[in-house]
Amino acid sequence: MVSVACPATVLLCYLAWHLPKLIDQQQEIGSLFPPFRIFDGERYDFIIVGGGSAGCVVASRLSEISDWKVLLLEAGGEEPPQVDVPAYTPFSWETSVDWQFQTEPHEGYCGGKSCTWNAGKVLGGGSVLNGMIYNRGNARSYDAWKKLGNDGWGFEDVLPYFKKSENNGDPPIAANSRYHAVGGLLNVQRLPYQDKNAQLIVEAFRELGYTSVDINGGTQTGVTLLQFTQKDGSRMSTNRAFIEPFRDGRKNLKVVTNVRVTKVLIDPNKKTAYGVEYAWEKHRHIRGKVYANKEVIVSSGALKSPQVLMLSGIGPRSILSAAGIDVIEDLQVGQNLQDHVSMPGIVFKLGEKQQTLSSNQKVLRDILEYARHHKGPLSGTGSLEASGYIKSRYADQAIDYPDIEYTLLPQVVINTSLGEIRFTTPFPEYNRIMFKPTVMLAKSIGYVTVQNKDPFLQPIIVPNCFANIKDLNAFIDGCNFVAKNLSNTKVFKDVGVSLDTTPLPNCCHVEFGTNDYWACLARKYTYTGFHYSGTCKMGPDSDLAAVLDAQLRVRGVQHLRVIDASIIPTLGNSNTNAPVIMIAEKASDMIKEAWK
Ligand SMILES: Cc1cc2nc3c(=O)[nH]c(=O)nc-3n(C[C@H](O)[C@H](O)[C@H](O)COP(=O)(O)OP(=O)(O)OC[C@H]3O[C@@H](n4cnc5c(N)ncnc54)[C@H](O)[C@@H]3O)c2cc1C
Repeated sequence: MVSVACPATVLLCYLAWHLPKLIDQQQEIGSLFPPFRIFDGERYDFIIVGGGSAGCVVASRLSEISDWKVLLLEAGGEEPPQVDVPAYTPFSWETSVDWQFQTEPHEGYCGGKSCTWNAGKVLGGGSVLNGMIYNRGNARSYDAWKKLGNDGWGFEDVLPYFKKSENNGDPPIAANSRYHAVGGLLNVQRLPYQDKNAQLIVEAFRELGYTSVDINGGTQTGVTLLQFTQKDGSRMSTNRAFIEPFRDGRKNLKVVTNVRVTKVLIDPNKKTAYGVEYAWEKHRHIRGKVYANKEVIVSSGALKSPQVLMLSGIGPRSILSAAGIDVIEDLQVGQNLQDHVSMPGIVFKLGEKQQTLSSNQKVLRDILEYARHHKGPLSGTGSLEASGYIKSRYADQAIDYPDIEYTLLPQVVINTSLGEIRFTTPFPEYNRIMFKPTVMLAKSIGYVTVQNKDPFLQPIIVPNCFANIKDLNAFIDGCNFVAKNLSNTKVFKDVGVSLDTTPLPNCCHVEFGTNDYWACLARKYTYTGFHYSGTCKMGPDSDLAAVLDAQLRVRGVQHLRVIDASIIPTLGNSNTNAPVIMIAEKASDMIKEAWK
């Protein structure tokens, strides 16, 4: 099958087959050994549940105080080395470092079936699986949080925390010191290898009047060559940036992987958290309890933090009672689920000269070049490097607040005697580009809840995509911009970049390129933006749906905070890794202030 599909690129096919398997094998071996580093009954000052984008930052910052004993517990394994390679990003998806959550089927989206929602189950969490795009979002998104009554969360309040982490490696961008900084733990930089089509895409947007912008600077609407969370051609997850440099040196920081927290221990009378129950991920009967002198911090991500809270007795009374869980605090945990929604259906065919698929010899040379110097195509992400931010006609045209982001995913389609075969290759190897219009100010709200009190069952996820028709309208507009404007640019036409007008199978009953066709794609081929958030939102006392206060403390319960994407009250117009890191930086300072 492999040799039928791509005789000239056997090595690419081999990588696509081999790398995910290698990741699975490594995780399996890593999980065999019991967590010798943790013992039932131990005491710490802070226990952090989940070593993802947020949890790694919080553990790192709190352990700066040498008197504080900090424990970070992560359900997944150690970060595998393959994920360091930017080009290999897609090979970690749907492996054992991915929770592979399944949404509830709904006729309004995902073609009536479940969609897979990928999320990191590994030290570093989402920052290990993600596309590494560094995007903070618009100042208005944070000002909206403040306007809701979350004091201290306006853009001017949070900007110093973005800068605190940042080590910006591109001097022309770093020079704008109002927005950027150097010297932080997180390297943010353009990729060493520039994809030839990324520049072409920038030119196409420019032909339509969009200027090149630094999306993390003063203006967001426009086109850009993105900055990524990487250093010298190697991914920089929050594990690599915030934990690895200190893991051996700090005696007060303990990081334990392959251990799942099954419950936060809360005194029901005093309503105070005092520890957690855990189970070994591989042999679940091996369980224990560890205790926190100061606080328990839940950083399990927007799809798992609600589950951890609910299993501990914090959540909507009706749901907990139905699941047989004793209620400690009746809060709207799990509601307010938000995401950016998209679809993978607008594809451009590339002329011969624009295709980047390599021969076996070239693939081998690229591997060697990366191994020796961390340079060459494997240090890149192909067309993903470019991105456009536009205002659909439903956005406020008077202000700079784009509501559509284009993610430009490389694709490989090979024609064989058996028909078209699509497969995943390293990002910089492709012969098509998928323009994925993502609705960045989506209004539809879903929810996440527990199946029952078993901590090993996946949560129930109901995204309610396109429940608000405004999201569908913005999406259709985003599609029309690509199909009608971008596809007609001289820049694209000159080099033979043309729209693939073959309708996708489930929408071939509708005329290609019409609004009805785009709507059909949206509903049949719904695709997550991977930006799950909002499920333990912060809010003022007057907001009865708020789970946390603006200090991220769980309402009505002492010594318990949530710090991750779930605290977001309204999802802004950016990817979420940078905002989550900012949230963790700010929250760490809040904790230091509270216990000084
Ligand atoms: C495929 C993909 C691509 C993405 N691309 C981008 C991008 O290019 N740019 C961007 O900005 N954002 C991107 N994102 C989104 C971004 O990475 C996430 O929003 C971010 O990582 C979320 O951080 P978090 O700390 O809230 O949760 P996570 O990083 O998911 O961390 C939660 C951690 O808690 C652990 N955990 C869960 N339950 C338990 C438990 N009971 N006990 C112990 N541990 C537990 C999990 O295993 C996980 O490691 C992407 C996400 C994905 C999945």
